Amino acid sequence: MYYFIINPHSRSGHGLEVWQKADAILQEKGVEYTTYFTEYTGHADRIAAHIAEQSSVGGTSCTLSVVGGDGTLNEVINGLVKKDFSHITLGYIPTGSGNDFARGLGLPTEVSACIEAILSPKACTLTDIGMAVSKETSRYFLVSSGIGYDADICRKVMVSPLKKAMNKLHLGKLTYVLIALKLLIQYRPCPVSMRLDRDKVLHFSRFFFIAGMNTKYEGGGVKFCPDAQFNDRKLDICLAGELGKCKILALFPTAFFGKHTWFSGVKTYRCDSLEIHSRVPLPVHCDGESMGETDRLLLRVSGKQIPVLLR
Ligand SMILES: Nc1ncnc2c1ncn2[C@@H]1O[C@H](COP(=O)(O)OP(=O)(O)OP(=O)(O)O)[C@@H](O)[C@H]1O
Repeated sequence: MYYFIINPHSRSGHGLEVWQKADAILQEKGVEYTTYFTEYTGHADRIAAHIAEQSSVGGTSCTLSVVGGDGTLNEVINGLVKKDFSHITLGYIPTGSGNDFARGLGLPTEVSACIEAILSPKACTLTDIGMAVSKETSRYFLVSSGIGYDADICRKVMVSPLKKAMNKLHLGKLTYVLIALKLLIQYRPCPVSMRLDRDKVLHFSRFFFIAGMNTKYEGGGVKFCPDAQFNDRKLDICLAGELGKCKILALFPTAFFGKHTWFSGVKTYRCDSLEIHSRVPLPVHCDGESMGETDRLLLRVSGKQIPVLLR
């Protein structure tokens, strides 16, 4: 059985356009499927939990495909983990402005290739599911979760009218860059301490951000962790601290190629868990979706994985 969860509003309406193409291909092929359209933030979470529960009756496996951006995918994974999802395989048609999950796994982006991967997959890969736990809440992620400057960028991009305008011009990724530059001027680095794998303790007096990554990319193609593997049951960490703003500006373009790690002040680690304590509450994101602010965050591998269809 094929299920589709569609966020028609992803990339400012691009999701609906892409779905209409996908729908036409599926009908032409005579495929039977059930569709659910998201109507509000958090709806994909509820729909995914409902599908997991409903489709588990009878014990047959099914394919749940997401038509949306990384944010929609994040909601879907958070819905699935609330139920037994062992019978579910994930298909994906990326229609967001960042699409870092598809980039990280090397998934197709062209709609007919995505449908091909869903209907006649040549391979399937298990993908790790990470977990972010703050004092107030917890959330799972597929791409990344982070605290500090990068989370502030996500938070501001989400509510920016610039995103809609840029998406219309097919320049959605530029929104992240422009907001990153604006925020850099205002950002006040602060002291944090962190504990890696309950063992190694590190202190930074001028901290910008930490990104805990399942895949190599976040922020629409920024290669924060060039060596991250999405199925190694580990979390790759990129940390920027003890850096001046001019240096951040200089290394920013190099991060698209994963060369920022050559700069002193940028550190990468691989771990099972990372606890972060900040002197002041800092913004947190999960797959680009804002998780509010916290002064204590735990990023860890959850031990859960989900199979994803490949072309
Ligand atoms: N019907 C809807 N109307 C408005 N917002 C919605 C609707 N359905 C889902 N959403 C919200 O849209 C947000 C953005 O979705 P998503 O991340 O998939 O696309 P995007 O922001 O265009 O892409 P990206 O995250 O790659 O930049 C999510 O926070 C989701 O909760």
